[in-house]
Amino acid sequence: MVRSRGDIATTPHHQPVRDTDRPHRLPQRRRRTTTAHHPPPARQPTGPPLPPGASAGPPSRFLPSSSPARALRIRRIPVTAVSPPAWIEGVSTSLPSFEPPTGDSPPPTDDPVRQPPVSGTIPSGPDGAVPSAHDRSRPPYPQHPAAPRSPQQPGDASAIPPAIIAAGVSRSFGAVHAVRGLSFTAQAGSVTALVGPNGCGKSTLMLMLAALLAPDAGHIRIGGVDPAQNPTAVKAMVGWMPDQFGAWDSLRVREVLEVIGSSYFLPREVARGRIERLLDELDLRSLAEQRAHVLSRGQKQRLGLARALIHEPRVLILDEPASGLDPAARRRLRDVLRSRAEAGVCVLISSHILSELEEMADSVVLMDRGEVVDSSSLRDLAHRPRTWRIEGLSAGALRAALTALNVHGTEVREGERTTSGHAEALMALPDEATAARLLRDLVAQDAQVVGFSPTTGRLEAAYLRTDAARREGSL
Ligand SMILES: Nc1ncnc2c1ncn2[C@@H]1O[C@H](COP(=O)(O)OP(=O)(O)OP(=O)(O)O)[C@@H](O)[C@H]1O
Repeated sequence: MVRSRGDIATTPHHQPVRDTDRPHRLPQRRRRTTTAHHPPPARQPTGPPLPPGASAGPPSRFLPSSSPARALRIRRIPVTAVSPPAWIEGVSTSLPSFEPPTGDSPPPTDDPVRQPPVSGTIPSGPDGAVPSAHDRSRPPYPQHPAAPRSPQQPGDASAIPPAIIAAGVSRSFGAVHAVRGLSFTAQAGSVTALVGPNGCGKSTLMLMLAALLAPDAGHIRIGGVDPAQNPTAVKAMVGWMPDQFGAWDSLRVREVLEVIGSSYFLPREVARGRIERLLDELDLRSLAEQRAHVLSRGQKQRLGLARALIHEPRVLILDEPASGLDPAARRRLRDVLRSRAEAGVCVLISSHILSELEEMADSVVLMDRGEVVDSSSLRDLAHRPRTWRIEGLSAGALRAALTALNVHGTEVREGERTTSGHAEALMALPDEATAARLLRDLVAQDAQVVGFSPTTGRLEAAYLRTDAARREGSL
Protein backbone atom coordinates (compact mmCIF):
# COMPACT_ATOMS: atom_id res chain seq x y z
CA MET A 1 0.00 0.00 0.00
CA VAL A 2 1.07 3.50 -0.54
CA ARG A 3 1.68 5.61 2.46
CA SER A 4 1.45 9.03 0.95
CA ARG A 5 0.23 9.62 -2.53
CA GLY A 6 -0.12 13.32 -2.12
CA ASP A 7 -3.19 14.64 -3.80
CA ILE A 8 -6.55 14.55 -2.13
CA ALA A 9 -9.66 15.70 -3.88
CA THR A 10 -12.37 17.58 -2.09
CA THR A 11 -15.86 16.88 -3.20
CA PRO A 12 -18.54 19.50 -3.51
CA HIS A 13 -19.52 18.31 -0.06
CA HIS A 14 -16.04 19.02 1.24
CA GLN A 15 -15.32 15.47 2.21
CA PRO A 16 -11.65 14.54 1.76
CA VAL A 17 -11.00 11.92 -0.87
CA ARG A 18 -7.68 10.55 -1.95
CA ASP A 19 -6.43 11.73 -5.25
CA THR A 20 -6.26 8.14 -6.39
CA ASP A 21 -9.88 7.74 -5.44
CA ARG A 22 -11.24 10.43 -7.64
CA PRO A 23 -13.68 9.28 -10.24
CA HIS A 24 -12.13 9.00 -13.62
CA ARG A 25 -13.39 11.63 -15.90
CA LEU A 26 -14.26 11.05 -19.47
CA PRO A 27 -12.28 12.53 -22.30
CA GLN A 28 -13.17 15.82 -23.84
CA ARG A 29 -15.27 15.89 -26.94
CA ARG A 30 -15.76 19.58 -27.46
CA ARG A 31 -12.81 21.00 -25.57
CA ARG A 32 -9.44 20.02 -26.83
CA THR A 33 -7.53 20.15 -23.58
CA THR A 34 -8.18 18.82 -20.13
CA THR A 35 -5.05 20.06 -18.49
CA ALA A 36 -6.92 22.07 -15.91
CA HIS A 37 -8.32 18.93 -14.38
CA HIS A 38 -6.05 16.23 -15.74
CA PRO A 39 -2.57 17.62 -15.89
CA PRO A 40 -0.27 15.31 -17.78
CA PRO A 41 2.41 13.54 -15.80
CA ALA A 42 5.24 15.85 -14.86
CA ARG A 43 7.81 13.57 -16.34
CA GLN A 44 7.43 12.05 -19.74
CA PRO A 45 8.50 8.46 -19.54
CA THR A 46 11.35 7.08 -21.51
CA GLY A 47 12.26 3.45 -21.96
CA PRO A 48 12.43 0.50 -24.27
CA PRO A 49 10.41 0.40 -27.47
CA LEU A 50 6.89 -0.91 -27.25
CA PRO A 51 6.26 -4.59 -27.77
CA PRO A 52 4.16 -5.80 -30.70
CA GLY A 53 0.53 -4.96 -30.34
CA ALA A 54 1.16 -1.81 -28.31
CA SER A 55 0.03 0.74 -30.82
CA ALA A 56 -0.52 4.32 -29.79
CA GLY A 57 -4.06 4.51 -31.07
CA PRO A 58 -6.81 2.88 -29.02
CA PRO A 59 -9.04 0.21 -30.55
CA SER A 60 -12.49 1.58 -31.06
CA ARG A 61 -14.12 -0.67 -28.47
CA PHE A 62 -12.00 0.92 -25.79
CA LEU A 63 -12.75 4.46 -26.80
CA PRO A 64 -14.99 6.36 -24.44
CA SER A 65 -18.12 7.86 -25.85
CA SER A 66 -19.09 10.38 -23.20
CA SER A 67 -18.12 13.93 -22.51
CA PRO A 68 -15.93 15.06 -19.62
CA ALA A 69 -16.92 15.03 -16.00
CA ARG A 70 -17.02 18.03 -13.79
CA ALA A 71 -13.82 18.93 -12.06
CA LEU A 72 -13.25 18.27 -8.41
CA ARG A 73 -11.25 20.79 -6.46
CA ILE A 74 -7.99 19.47 -5.16
CA ARG A 75 -6.08 20.01 -1.97
CA ARG A 76 -3.33 18.01 -0.36
CA ILE A 77 -3.48 16.16 2.90
CA PRO A 78 -1.47 13.12 4.08
CA VAL A 79 -2.83 9.62 3.63
CA THR A 80 -2.45 7.07 6.40
CA ALA A 81 -1.49 3.48 5.69
CA VAL A 82 -3.61 0.55 6.81
CA SER A 83 -2.29 -2.86 7.79
CA PRO A 84 -2.49 -5.55 5.12
CA PRO A 85 -3.96 -8.95 5.83
CA ALA A 86 -1.71 -11.56 7.35
CA TRP A 87 0.69 -13.16 4.92
CA ILE A 88 0.48 -16.80 4.10
CA GLU A 89 1.73 -19.54 6.37
CA GLY A 90 4.92 -21.39 5.62
CA VAL A 91 5.09 -24.98 4.51
CA SER A 92 8.09 -27.21 4.93
CA THR A 93 9.38 -28.81 1.76
CA SER A 94 11.95 -31.00 3.49
CA LEU A 95 10.19 -34.03 2.19
CA PRO A 96 11.03 -37.05 0.11
CA SER A 97 10.02 -37.12 -3.49
CA PHE A 98 7.87 -39.79 -5.04
CA GLU A 99 9.61 -42.18 -7.36
CA PRO A 100 7.13 -44.56 -8.93
CA PRO A 101 8.37 -47.97 -10.02
CA THR A 102 10.24 -47.84 -13.28
CA GLY A 103 8.11 -48.95 -16.15
CA ASP A 104 4.98 -48.72 -14.10
CA SER A 105 3.22 -46.23 -16.29
CA PRO A 106 4.24 -44.55 -19.48
CA PRO A 107 4.42 -40.83 -19.22
CA PRO A 108 1.34 -39.14 -20.58
CA THR A 109 1.84 -37.84 -24.05
CA ASP A 110 -0.48 -34.91 -23.77
CA ASP A 111 1.15 -33.16 -20.85
CA PRO A 112 1.34 -29.46 -21.47
CA VAL A 113 4.55 -27.55 -21.12
CA ARG A 114 5.96 -27.80 -17.64
CA GLN A 115 7.50 -25.06 -15.58
CA PRO A 116 11.01 -25.50 -14.20
CA PRO A 117 11.53 -26.30 -10.55
CA VAL A 118 13.57 -23.95 -8.45
CA SER A 119 16.63 -25.79 -7.27
CA GLY A 120 16.73 -26.62 -3.61
CA THR A 121 13.06 -26.33 -2.81
CA ILE A 122 12.19 -29.97 -3.43
CA PRO A 123 14.99 -31.96 -1.82
CA SER A 124 15.49 -35.67 -2.17
CA GLY A 125 14.73 -38.12 0.61
CA PRO A 126 16.54 -37.56 3.89
CA ASP A 127 18.33 -40.89 3.78
CA GLY A 128 19.48 -40.35 0.24
CA ALA A 129 17.96 -43.67 -0.82
CA VAL A 130 15.39 -42.05 -3.02
CA PRO A 131 16.71 -39.81 -5.73
CA SER A 132 14.79 -36.62 -6.23
CA ALA A 133 12.49 -36.23 -9.16
CA HIS A 134 15.00 -33.82 -10.69
CA ASP A 135 18.24 -35.77 -10.60
CA ARG A 136 17.37 -39.14 -12.06
CA SER A 137 19.10 -39.86 -15.29
CA ARG A 138 16.21 -41.74 -16.89
CA PRO A 139 13.08 -40.79 -14.99
CA PRO A 140 9.89 -42.69 -15.75
CA TYR A 141 7.93 -39.46 -15.50
CA PRO A 142 8.31 -36.26 -17.45
CA GLN A 143 10.95 -33.86 -16.21
CA HIS A 144 10.72 -30.12 -16.06
CA PRO A 145 12.34 -28.51 -19.08
CA ALA A 146 14.80 -25.76 -18.32
CA ALA A 147 12.62 -22.83 -19.24
CA PRO A 148 13.59 -19.42 -17.91
CA ARG A 149 11.39 -17.94 -15.20
CA SER A 150 10.79 -14.75 -17.05
CA PRO A 151 7.81 -12.46 -17.22
CA GLN A 152 5.23 -13.02 -19.89
CA GLN A 153 6.29 -11.57 -23.14
CA PRO A 154 3.73 -9.22 -24.57
CA GLY A 155 1.77 -10.76 -27.37
CA ASP A 156 2.69 -14.38 -26.72
CA ALA A 157 -0.53 -15.42 -25.01
CA SER A 158 -2.98 -14.65 -27.73
CA ALA A 159 -3.41 -13.04 -31.09
CA ILE A 160 -5.57 -10.44 -29.38
CA PRO A 161 -3.48 -7.51 -28.15
CA PRO A 162 -3.31 -7.46 -24.36
CA ALA A 163 -5.59 -4.94 -22.68
CA ILE A 164 -2.74 -3.95 -20.35
CA ILE A 165 0.85 -3.73 -21.48
CA ALA A 166 3.70 -2.59 -19.29
CA ALA A 167 7.16 -2.59 -20.84
CA GLY A 168 10.24 -1.67 -18.81
CA VAL A 169 8.26 0.49 -16.40
CA SER A 170 10.09 2.11 -13.50
CA ARG A 171 9.09 4.50 -10.76
CA SER A 172 11.11 5.75 -7.81
CA PHE A 173 10.28 7.87 -4.80
CA GLY A 174 13.55 9.51 -3.94
CA ALA A 175 15.95 6.72 -3.18
CA VAL A 176 13.19 4.09 -3.08
CA HIS A 177 12.92 2.15 -6.35
CA ALA A 178 9.29 1.09 -6.02
CA VAL A 179 9.00 -0.37 -9.55
CA ARG A 180 12.07 -1.33 -11.56
CA GLY A 181 12.04 -2.10 -15.27
CA LEU A 182 8.84 -4.08 -14.91
CA SER A 183 7.17 -5.77 -17.89
CA PHE A 184 3.97 -7.76 -18.02
CA THR A 185 0.72 -8.05 -19.92
CA ALA A 186 -2.88 -8.75 -18.95
CA GLN A 187 -5.50 -9.99 -21.36
CA ALA A 188 -9.04 -8.82 -21.90
CA GLY A 189 -11.56 -11.38 -20.70
CA SER A 190 -9.37 -12.67 -17.90
CA VAL A 191 -8.50 -12.03 -14.27
CA THR A 192 -4.82 -11.42 -13.61
CA ALA A 193 -3.58 -11.59 -10.01
CA LEU A 194 -0.76 -9.35 -8.86
CA VAL A 195 0.99 -10.99 -5.92
CA GLY A 196 3.96 -9.97 -3.82
CA PRO A 197 5.07 -9.01 -0.34
CA ASN A 198 4.37 -5.68 1.34
CA GLY A 199 6.19 -2.83 -0.33
CA CYS A 200 7.08 -4.72 -3.51
CA GLY A 201 5.45 -2.06 -5.69
CA LYS A 202 1.99 -3.40 -6.50
CA SER A 203 0.09 -0.23 -5.63
CA THR A 204 2.66 1.94 -7.37
CA LEU A 205 2.33 -0.14 -10.52
CA MET A 206 -1.46 -0.01 -10.38
CA LEU A 207 -1.46 3.75 -9.95
CA MET A 208 0.66 4.08 -13.07
CA LEU A 209 -1.64 1.75 -15.01
CA ALA A 210 -4.65 3.81 -13.90
CA ALA A 211 -3.02 7.01 -15.21
CA LEU A 212 -2.73 8.39 -11.69
CA LEU A 213 1.05 8.34 -11.43
CA ALA A 214 3.62 8.97 -14.13
CA PRO A 215 6.32 6.38 -14.67
CA ASP A 216 9.94 7.54 -14.66
CA ALA A 217 10.70 5.20 -17.54
CA GLY A 218 9.07 2.58 -19.71
CA HIS A 219 5.82 2.36 -21.60
CA ILE A 220 2.26 1.52 -20.64
CA ARG A 221 -0.68 0.85 -22.90
CA ILE A 222 -4.23 0.45 -21.64
CA GLY A 223 -6.48 -0.72 -24.44
CA GLY A 224 -3.84 0.60 -26.80
CA VAL A 225 -3.75 4.04 -25.18
CA ASP A 226 -0.70 5.54 -23.50
CA PRO A 227 -1.69 6.98 -20.10
CA ALA A 228 1.16 9.47 -20.36
CA GLN A 229 -0.25 10.82 -23.61
CA ASN A 230 -3.96 10.52 -22.95
CA PRO A 231 -4.70 10.03 -19.25
CA THR A 232 -8.31 11.11 -19.69
CA ALA A 233 -9.07 8.34 -22.18
CA VAL A 234 -7.36 5.80 -19.95
CA LYS A 235 -9.30 6.96 -16.89
CA ALA A 236 -12.51 6.55 -18.85
CA MET A 237 -11.57 2.98 -19.72
CA VAL A 238 -10.41 1.98 -16.28
CA GLY A 239 -12.41 1.16 -13.18
CA TRP A 240 -10.03 1.86 -10.32
CA MET A 241 -10.43 0.71 -6.75
CA PRO A 242 -7.63 1.85 -4.44
CA ASP A 243 -6.64 -0.03 -1.33
CA GLN A 244 -8.19 2.73 0.75
CA PHE A 245 -10.32 5.69 -0.13
CA GLY A 246 -12.46 8.43 1.24
CA ALA A 247 -16.11 7.56 1.44
CA TRP A 248 -17.78 10.96 1.15
CA ASP A 249 -19.15 10.42 4.59
CA SER A 250 -22.04 12.86 4.45
CA LEU A 251 -23.55 11.20 1.37
CA ARG A 252 -25.83 8.21 1.38
CA VAL A 253 -24.66 5.10 -0.44
CA ARG A 254 -27.04 5.67 -3.34
CA GLU A 255 -25.99 9.31 -3.55
CA VAL A 256 -22.32 8.36 -3.74
CA LEU A 257 -23.08 6.22 -6.76
CA GLU A 258 -25.23 8.96 -8.29
CA VAL A 259 -22.38 11.45 -7.93
CA ILE A 260 -19.94 9.04 -9.53
CA GLY A 261 -22.41 8.29 -12.31
CA SER A 262 -22.90 11.98 -13.03
CA SER A 263 -19.16 12.57 -12.96
CA TYR A 264 -19.02 10.21 -15.93
CA PHE A 265 -21.95 12.07 -17.47
CA LEU A 266 -24.06 8.95 -17.55
CA PRO A 267 -27.62 9.77 -18.58
CA ARG A 268 -29.78 9.84 -15.46
CA GLU A 269 -31.84 6.81 -16.46
CA VAL A 270 -28.77 4.79 -17.39
CA ALA A 271 -27.10 5.64 -14.09
CA ARG A 272 -30.25 4.79 -12.15
CA GLY A 273 -30.50 1.37 -13.76
CA ARG A 274 -26.86 0.58 -13.13
CA ILE A 275 -27.06 1.75 -9.53
CA GLU A 276 -30.03 -0.51 -8.88
CA ARG A 277 -28.22 -3.47 -10.38
CA LEU A 278 -25.02 -2.78 -8.44
CA LEU A 279 -26.92 -2.37 -5.17
CA ASP A 280 -28.23 -5.89 -5.65
CA GLU A 281 -25.08 -7.39 -7.07
CA LEU A 282 -22.89 -6.10 -4.24
CA ASP A 283 -25.45 -6.63 -1.50
CA LEU A 284 -25.73 -2.90 -0.80
CA ARG A 285 -29.48 -2.50 -1.13
CA SER A 286 -30.18 -2.51 2.59
CA LEU A 287 -27.50 0.17 2.97
CA ALA A 288 -28.63 2.35 0.06
CA GLU A 289 -30.06 5.09 2.24
CA GLN A 290 -27.35 4.89 4.91
CA ARG A 291 -24.78 7.63 5.12
CA ALA A 292 -21.34 6.44 4.12
CA HIS A 293 -19.79 7.22 7.49
CA VAL A 294 -21.78 4.45 9.18
CA LEU A 295 -20.49 1.77 6.82
CA SER A 296 -18.14 -0.88 8.11
CA ARG A 297 -14.82 -1.41 6.36
CA GLY A 298 -16.12 -4.32 4.33
CA GLN A 299 -19.26 -2.39 3.36
CA LYS A 300 -17.09 0.51 2.23
CA GLN A 301 -15.08 -1.93 0.15
CA ARG A 302 -18.27 -3.08 -1.56
CA LEU A 303 -19.24 0.52 -2.19
CA GLY A 304 -15.77 1.13 -3.59
CA LEU A 305 -16.23 -1.74 -6.01
CA ALA A 306 -19.62 -0.40 -7.06
CA ARG A 307 -18.00 2.96 -7.75
CA ALA A 308 -15.35 1.30 -9.89
CA LEU A 309 -18.02 -0.53 -11.90
CA ILE A 310 -20.57 2.22 -12.46
CA HIS A 311 -19.23 3.30 -15.86
CA GLU A 312 -18.83 -0.31 -17.01
CA PRO A 313 -15.11 -0.04 -17.62
CA ARG A 314 -13.22 -2.26 -20.04
CA VAL A 315 -10.33 -2.58 -17.60
CA LEU A 316 -10.71 -3.08 -13.84
CA ILE A 317 -7.73 -2.37 -11.59
CA LEU A 318 -8.45 -3.37 -8.00
CA ASP A 319 -5.93 -2.90 -5.20
CA GLU A 320 -6.68 -5.40 -2.44
CA PRO A 321 -10.46 -5.35 -2.92
CA ALA A 322 -10.96 -8.41 -0.70
CA SER A 323 -9.43 -6.93 2.43
CA GLY A 324 -12.06 -6.43 5.09
CA LEU A 325 -14.66 -8.55 3.31
CA ASP A 326 -16.42 -11.37 5.12
CA PRO A 327 -16.56 -14.81 3.47
CA ALA A 328 -19.91 -14.19 1.79
CA ALA A 329 -18.72 -10.84 0.43
CA ARG A 330 -15.58 -12.47 -0.88
CA ARG A 331 -17.62 -15.04 -2.74
CA ARG A 332 -19.66 -12.21 -4.15
CA LEU A 333 -16.51 -10.38 -5.19
CA ARG A 334 -15.30 -13.50 -6.96
CA ASP A 335 -18.60 -13.87 -8.80
CA VAL A 336 -18.61 -10.21 -9.79
CA LEU A 337 -15.08 -10.34 -11.14
CA ARG A 338 -15.58 -13.62 -12.96
CA SER A 339 -18.75 -12.31 -14.58
CA ARG A 340 -16.94 -9.17 -15.73
CA ALA A 341 -14.06 -11.21 -17.12
CA GLU A 342 -16.48 -13.46 -18.97
CA ALA A 343 -18.01 -10.33 -20.46
CA GLY A 344 -14.59 -9.38 -21.85
CA VAL A 345 -13.27 -7.07 -19.14
CA CYS A 346 -9.59 -7.20 -18.26
CA VAL A 347 -9.38 -7.53 -14.47
CA LEU A 348 -6.13 -6.88 -12.60
CA ILE A 349 -6.38 -7.57 -8.88
CA SER A 350 -3.84 -7.48 -6.08
CA SER A 351 -4.32 -9.40 -2.87
CA HIS A 352 -2.44 -11.23 -0.16
CA ILE A 353 -5.22 -13.79 0.17
CA LEU A 354 -3.81 -16.33 -2.22
CA SER A 355 -6.41 -19.03 -1.72
CA GLU A 356 -9.11 -16.66 -2.91
CA LEU A 357 -7.09 -15.29 -5.76
CA GLU A 358 -6.67 -18.86 -6.91
CA GLU A 359 -10.41 -19.25 -7.18
CA MET A 360 -10.88 -16.19 -9.35
CA ALA A 361 -7.66 -15.62 -11.29
CA ASP A 362 -6.71 -16.95 -14.70
CA SER A 363 -3.08 -15.95 -14.40
CA VAL A 364 -0.66 -14.58 -11.84
CA VAL A 365 2.17 -12.08 -11.93
CA LEU A 366 4.50 -12.45 -8.95
CA MET A 367 6.38 -9.31 -7.94
CA ASP A 368 9.30 -8.78 -5.61
CA ARG A 369 11.31 -5.62 -4.99
CA GLY A 370 9.67 -3.77 -7.83
CA GLU A 371 10.22 -6.47 -10.43
CA VAL A 372 8.28 -9.33 -11.92
CA VAL A 373 9.94 -12.51 -10.68
CA ASP A 374 7.54 -15.05 -12.13
CA SER A 375 4.34 -15.28 -14.11
CA SER A 376 2.11 -18.10 -15.22
CA SER A 377 -1.41 -19.09 -16.01
CA LEU A 378 -3.15 -20.82 -13.11
CA ARG A 379 -3.49 -23.88 -15.31
CA ASP A 380 0.22 -24.11 -15.92
CA LEU A 381 0.87 -23.96 -12.19
CA ALA A 382 -0.57 -27.50 -12.10
CA HIS A 383 2.71 -28.62 -13.62
CA ARG A 384 4.86 -27.30 -10.83
CA PRO A 385 6.07 -29.07 -7.69
CA ARG A 386 3.95 -29.11 -4.58
CA THR A 387 3.77 -30.97 -1.30
CA TRP A 388 0.93 -33.49 -0.98
CA ARG A 389 -0.63 -35.02 2.10
CA ILE A 390 -1.62 -38.67 1.97
CA GLU A 391 -4.05 -39.88 4.63
CA GLY A 392 -4.71 -43.51 5.30
CA LEU A 393 -6.76 -45.60 7.69
CA SER A 394 -3.72 -47.56 8.77
CA ALA A 395 -0.09 -46.49 9.09
CA GLY A 396 0.98 -50.06 8.44
CA ALA A 397 -0.98 -50.34 5.20
CA LEU A 398 0.33 -46.97 4.01
CA ARG A 399 3.94 -47.88 4.81
CA ALA A 400 3.63 -51.21 3.08
CA ALA A 401 2.17 -49.64 -0.04
CA LEU A 402 4.89 -46.99 -0.20
CA THR A 403 7.56 -49.63 0.20
CA ALA A 404 6.00 -51.73 -2.55
CA LEU A 405 6.09 -48.64 -4.78
CA ASN A 406 9.79 -48.22 -4.04
CA VAL A 407 9.22 -45.00 -2.11
CA HIS A 408 11.69 -44.85 0.76
CA GLY A 409 12.40 -42.23 3.37
CA THR A 410 8.82 -41.04 3.72
CA GLU A 411 7.75 -40.66 7.32
CA VAL A 412 4.30 -42.10 7.97
CA ARG A 413 2.84 -40.66 11.16
CA GLU A 414 0.50 -42.78 13.22
CA GLY A 415 -3.11 -41.63 13.54
CA GLU A 416 -2.62 -40.94 17.25
CA ARG A 417 -0.20 -38.14 16.33
CA THR A 418 -2.30 -36.40 13.68
CA THR A 419 -5.24 -34.03 14.03
CA SER A 420 -7.28 -36.01 11.52
CA GLY A 421 -6.81 -39.28 13.37
CA HIS A 422 -5.60 -40.80 10.12
CA ALA A 423 -2.13 -42.01 9.34
CA GLU A 424 -0.40 -39.30 7.33
CA ALA A 425 2.55 -38.91 5.01
CA LEU A 426 3.81 -35.79 3.25
CA MET A 427 5.48 -36.00 -0.14
CA ALA A 428 6.94 -33.51 -2.57
CA LEU A 429 5.70 -34.27 -6.07
CA PRO A 430 6.78 -32.57 -9.27
CA ASP A 431 3.32 -32.01 -10.71
CA GLU A 432 -0.33 -32.98 -10.51
CA ALA A 433 -0.03 -35.71 -13.13
CA THR A 434 2.54 -37.46 -10.95
CA ALA A 435 0.23 -37.05 -7.96
CA ALA A 436 -2.58 -38.71 -9.91
CA ARG A 437 -0.35 -41.68 -10.78
CA LEU A 438 0.85 -42.03 -7.20
CA LEU A 439 -2.73 -42.07 -5.95
CA ARG A 440 -3.68 -44.68 -8.51
CA ASP A 441 -0.71 -46.85 -7.49
CA LEU A 442 -1.43 -46.46 -3.78
CA VAL A 443 -5.01 -47.57 -4.32
CA ALA A 444 -3.78 -50.52 -6.37
CA GLN A 445 -1.55 -51.45 -3.41
CA ASP A 446 -4.55 -51.33 -1.06
CA ALA A 447 -3.01 -48.49 0.97
CA GLN A 448 -6.44 -47.66 2.47
CA VAL A 449 -6.12 -44.05 1.35
CA VAL A 450 -8.90 -41.77 2.62
CA GLY A 451 -7.32 -38.43 1.80
CA PHE A 452 -4.95 -37.23 -0.89
CA SER A 453 -4.51 -33.49 -1.42
CA PRO A 454 -1.88 -30.77 -1.85
CA THR A 455 -0.96 -28.94 1.33
CA THR A 456 -0.97 -25.59 -0.49
CA GLY A 457 -2.84 -24.10 -3.38
CA ARG A 458 -1.09 -23.62 -6.70
CA LEU A 459 -0.64 -19.89 -6.17
CA GLU A 460 0.67 -20.27 -2.66
CA ALA A 461 3.14 -22.90 -3.81
CA ALA A 462 4.36 -20.56 -6.55
CA TYR A 463 4.77 -17.75 -4.04
CA LEU A 464 6.61 -19.99 -1.60
CA ARG A 465 9.22 -20.60 -4.24
CA THR A 466 10.12 -16.91 -4.53
CA ASP A 467 12.94 -15.13 -2.78
CA ALA A 468 10.36 -13.00 -0.98
CA ALA A 469 8.98 -16.08 0.78
CA ARG A 470 12.47 -17.19 1.72
CA ARG A 471 13.26 -13.78 3.17
CA GLU A 472 10.05 -13.87 5.19
CA GLY A 473 11.02 -17.25 6.58
CA SER A 474 8.00 -18.93 5.05
CA LEU A 475 10.18 -21.85 4.01
N1 LIG B 1 4.35 8.38 -2.23
C1 LIG B 1 5.41 7.68 -1.85
N2 LIG B 1 6.49 8.28 -1.33
C2 LIG B 1 7.57 7.58 -0.94
N3 LIG B 1 7.66 6.23 -1.03
C3 LIG B 1 6.61 5.57 -1.52
C4 LIG B 1 5.43 6.25 -1.96
N4 LIG B 1 4.57 5.33 -2.41
C5 LIG B 1 5.17 4.15 -2.26
N5 LIG B 1 6.39 4.28 -1.73
C6 LIG B 1 7.33 3.21 -1.45
O1 LIG B 1 7.42 2.41 -2.60
C7 LIG B 1 7.52 1.05 -2.23
C8 LIG B 1 6.38 0.29 -2.90
O2 LIG B 1 5.17 0.66 -2.26
P1 LIG B 1 3.78 0.09 -2.73
O3 LIG B 1 2.73 0.76 -1.95
O4 LIG B 1 3.68 0.18 -4.20
O5 LIG B 1 3.90 -1.45 -2.32
P2 LIG B 1 2.77 -2.58 -2.27
O6 LIG B 1 3.34 -3.77 -2.97
O7 LIG B 1 1.50 -2.06 -2.78
O8 LIG B 1 2.69 -2.89 -0.72
P3 LIG B 1 1.47 -3.52 0.15
O9 LIG B 1 1.38 -4.96 -0.21
O10 LIG B 1 1.92 -3.31 1.55
O11 LIG B 1 0.24 -2.76 -0.19
C9 LIG B 1 7.50 0.99 -0.73
O12 LIG B 1 8.84 0.93 -0.27
C10 LIG B 1 6.88 2.31 -0.34
O13 LIG B 1 7.35 2.75 0.92
